[in-house]
Amino acid sequence: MLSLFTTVMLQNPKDLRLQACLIILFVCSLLTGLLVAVAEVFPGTLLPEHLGLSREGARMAFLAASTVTAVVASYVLIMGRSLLSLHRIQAQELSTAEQRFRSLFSQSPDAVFGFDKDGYYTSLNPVAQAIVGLGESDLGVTHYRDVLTDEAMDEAGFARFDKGFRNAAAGRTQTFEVGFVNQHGERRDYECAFLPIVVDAGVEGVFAIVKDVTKRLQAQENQRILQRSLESSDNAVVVVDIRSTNLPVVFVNPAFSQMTGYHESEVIGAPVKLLTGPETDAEDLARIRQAAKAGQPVSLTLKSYRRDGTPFWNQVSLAPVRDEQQQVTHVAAIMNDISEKKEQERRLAYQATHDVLTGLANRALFEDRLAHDFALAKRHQQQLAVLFIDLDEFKPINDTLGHKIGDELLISVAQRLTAAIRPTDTLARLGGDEFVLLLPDLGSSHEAEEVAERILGELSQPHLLGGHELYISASIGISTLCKDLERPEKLLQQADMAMYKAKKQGRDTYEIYSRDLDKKLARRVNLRNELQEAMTSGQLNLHYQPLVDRSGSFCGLEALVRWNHPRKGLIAPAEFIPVAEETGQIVHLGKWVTRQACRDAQKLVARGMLAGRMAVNLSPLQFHRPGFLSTLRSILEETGLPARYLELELTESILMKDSDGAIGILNALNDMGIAAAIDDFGTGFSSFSYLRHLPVDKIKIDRSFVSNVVTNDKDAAVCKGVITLAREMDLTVVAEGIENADQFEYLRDYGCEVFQGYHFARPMPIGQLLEWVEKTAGDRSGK
Ligand SMILES: Nc1nc2c(ncn2[C@@H]2O[C@H](COP(=O)(O)O[C@H]3[C@@H](O)[C@H](n4cnc5c(=O)[nH]c(N)nc54)O[C@@H]3COP(=O)(O)O)[C@@H](O)[C@H]2O)c(=O)[nH]1
Repeated sequence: MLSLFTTVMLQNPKDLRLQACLIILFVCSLLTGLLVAVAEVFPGTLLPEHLGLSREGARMAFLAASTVTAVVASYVLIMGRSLLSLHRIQAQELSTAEQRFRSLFSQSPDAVFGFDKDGYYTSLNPVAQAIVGLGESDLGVTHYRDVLTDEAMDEAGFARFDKGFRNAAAGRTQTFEVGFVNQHGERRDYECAFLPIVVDAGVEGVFAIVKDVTKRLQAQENQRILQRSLESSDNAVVVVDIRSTNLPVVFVNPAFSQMTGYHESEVIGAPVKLLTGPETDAEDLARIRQAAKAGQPVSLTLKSYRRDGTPFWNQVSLAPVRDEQQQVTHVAAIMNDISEKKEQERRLAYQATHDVLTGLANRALFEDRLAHDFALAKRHQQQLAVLFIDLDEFKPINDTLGHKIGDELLISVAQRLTAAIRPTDTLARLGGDEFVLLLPDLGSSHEAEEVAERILGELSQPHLLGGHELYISASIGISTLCKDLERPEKLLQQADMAMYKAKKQGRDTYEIYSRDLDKKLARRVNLRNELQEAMTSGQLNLHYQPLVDRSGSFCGLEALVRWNHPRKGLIAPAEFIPVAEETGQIVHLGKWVTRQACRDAQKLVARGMLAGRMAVNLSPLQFHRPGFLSTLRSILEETGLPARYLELELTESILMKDSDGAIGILNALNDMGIAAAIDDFGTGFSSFSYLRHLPVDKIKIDRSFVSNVVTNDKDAAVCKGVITLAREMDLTVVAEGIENADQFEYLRDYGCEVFQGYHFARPMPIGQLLEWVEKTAGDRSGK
């Protein structure tokens, strides 16, 4: 019992009530024990009478006292034992709590600093030690001021720390963020919570829980930068959550609102499909869905819709956004309204495929459609036709009434042609007054003829333009698909050939392509290649035809080119000159003729044998070519022929084209001393009025009038008229194609001054010419 008392007393030194209780009990039990002992050892000494009790009462009292003592002793014993075990439990709990607290302190991922009220470190957990580099030895001796030096923390940071500490020490919890350069020299950001350490209602120190928030702040900073960038971006950005089936929008930037008209509050949470509409390509949407599913980026242009329902071309780049488990959770889309660019592209594409004046397809588009319809017709064994439509006499209208009326006429023609065809047909303008029509899926080739007739009928109706009532016609060439035709462009060539035939047949008609035409074309193509070789291998030479005056004396020469083909023999210029003109070879050929003619003329001059001038024929392409005059100058210089011996023969068509430009060139020729003559006069659209503006010296009456002058009154009238006109205008008039004496005398009687024709001499090589000149000069002088 004593030992129990001692243990309880020692283990609860501070529990005064327990101790007092125990002492009273101890004393009571001692007294009881003493009484029992006295009564036993000295029987009779302690008599009940002494206590005023009867013997039975005393026995009862004794028994009661003994019982009470025993009960109390048992109780005390039990209580003591309980208290002892309670004490053990409490001690155990205290130890556990302290360990828990220790764990919290030492295992905390955040730094925990303990300070006394003055700011000296009292405890540091491992994280705290790692930050400031302090240890056990610093506790109680190192102040936070020693650690938070100017190098480690800026002034504002320190002020926040210091204030926070003082407030916490005054019992107020504080939180703030501060930057600090740790013991490794790294500047980190920390979030500090200062908590007063309150013991028995008094603050005895401060705990600081310090969390490294560098990464979080960095992430916040990045987020802020990103947010700002997105806000200030010109590109619309929209982010969609793809985890929800209705694909809600979770973010849009201001550019998105500007582009689509949707306010942020209207779209956040709304399904992204609100940007689509009836013309949004379903395939594009499927591509987007597929890419999002596969976590692939995708870029495409799709038709999207603004809030007001207007569509726009949206060039959109979509990128998947993944979470930390690499699962695609969102899709970020950068949108660009490229409607303007698309419109520009459309305009350019339109311009590249259409004729600006009439709005019809151009050659490129026609060829494209031709290739397409050709392949279809071949596959399905359908009939197909191409119509080549060339307006008759369009050029004179353009030249005389001006380009504005000419353009209006072309537009009117385009409208009439469009009205005469089916929507599935393709009508194109190739340029100038040339139109082509593609008729796919025909029942028979006769249908193409019906269309041609309808077109001729439509075009023949008067066109009322700018106060003029214009009547025009067209020549149409038709080609149709045949089995062995392999290339679609062949159809166009064939229709072109047939059109030429229609022209030759008197215009205002149509002609169907036949193989016979093809042969002619092949011959032309051949001729063209051979002519190229002829020019370089000396197959060309010049013949000269003399001109005579009224007395029959030699008074000039005309140079005429001849082609002596090694296999085909002599090829007439009427055959190859048009080919050379078509291909542009005439420029090279004309230069050669002029140079050779000047060279031979100079030989004649040197021998005193050239009477009058050497005339050289010019083609329109040569005359209007830049550098024409300088080429002439260099030929004269090279050959040494004085300019006064050279004459150029031009046709009326040369002078009609760009008459102002032609007059300028003629004046320049005049200044150089070179004469000009109008060849084939009367065959073109001779307007006598233009003649007075032309600085020409000579006109040559065309052979077609001369040949019948004796027998045909009308031809005679033309010849007379031209001779009179020439005389009035002080021009020399030449009658060409004189084949007999009657013609010569007839025209001489009308007053013609110069003559040319087989009657006097045929064109001949230079050697023969020299003989001819000598001979005629001898004949005249009577030798
Ligand atoms: N641009 C160039 N054109 C040229 C050149 N050389 C000739 N030509 C032109 O070719 C056409 C045909 O010429 P050609 O076959 O030489 O015929 C000329 C004469 O031979 C022919 N002529 C002359 N007199 C008579 C005759 O009495 N009867 C008859 N049936 N024919 C005759 O006339 C042609 C000359 O005509 P022209 O030039 O109009 O004076 C012809 O258009 C040539 O111009 C060349 O180098 N460049």
